[in-house]
Amino acid sequence: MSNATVKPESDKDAYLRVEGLKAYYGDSYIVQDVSFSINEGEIVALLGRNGAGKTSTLRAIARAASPELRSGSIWLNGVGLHEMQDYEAALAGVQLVPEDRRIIPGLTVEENLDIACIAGSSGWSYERIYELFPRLKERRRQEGITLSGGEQQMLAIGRALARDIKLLLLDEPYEGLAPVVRHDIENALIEVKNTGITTILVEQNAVAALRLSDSALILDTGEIVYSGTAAEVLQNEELRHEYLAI
Ligand SMILES: Nc1ncnc2c1ncn2[C@@H]1O[C@H](COP(=O)(O)OP(=O)(O)OP(=O)(O)O)[C@@H](O)[C@H]1O
Repeated sequence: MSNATVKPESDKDAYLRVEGLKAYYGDSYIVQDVSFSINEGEIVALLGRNGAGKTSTLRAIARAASPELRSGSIWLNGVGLHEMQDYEAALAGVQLVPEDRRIIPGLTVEENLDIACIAGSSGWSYERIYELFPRLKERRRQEGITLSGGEQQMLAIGRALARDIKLLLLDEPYEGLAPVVRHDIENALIEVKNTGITTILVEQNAVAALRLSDSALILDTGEIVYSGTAAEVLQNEELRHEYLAI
């Protein structure tokens, strides 16, 4: 975790290179000329106050229809995501785990995983996902929406891993979780990182996110105001106070 990992936008060798992203909800200019680049296999914390534009930035990278990306480019290992739609970005390896987790009602844990594989995508086997999250294995015949919040988060991450994934976009995975459950998720994310998958982690619990991350980006009113190592943010009281209220 010691290398400086958020690179200047000009770094053509970066694994993910985001350049000049401008995204709108109608006339509202929300993602304001966002540029950054990150290395393969890193966890990057994307932080900022409520309403700073973190979710919108993740959604723009995942190529959600809203907010509308009006300019900028997104390169994942040399593949341009900016001209794709969400399903094409998913096929290219981008998986967004949204804040509300989107567990499908009426389906068991395993059927929720089946849904991820409908497109024939060859990601992690169920066995491997269950090794990462043994609690999902115990509950694989249980309806997904009856799981606890932490278990639902595990299922949402497991479902992303069941696809052929290169870039994991996590929106507030620790929300509402007790520390002990959060630790289970953190340990799983370290294992995921060790397989070479790149992760962008949006989290209100900035300290927890920074402890897990190699590097950090801070957004303020839709603009990147800081990029550097996670350790630097943890040590910089002024920065934490001004932008993260911690
Ligand atoms: N669908 C939408 N239509 C219009 N404005 C939106 C929409 N979604 C978000 N916004 C606005 O865009 C801005 C950024 O929101 P976003 O959810 O990206 O911020 P955030 O940093 O993720 O916030 P939080 O930490 O509260 O989740 C906010 O001002 C928000 O009100």
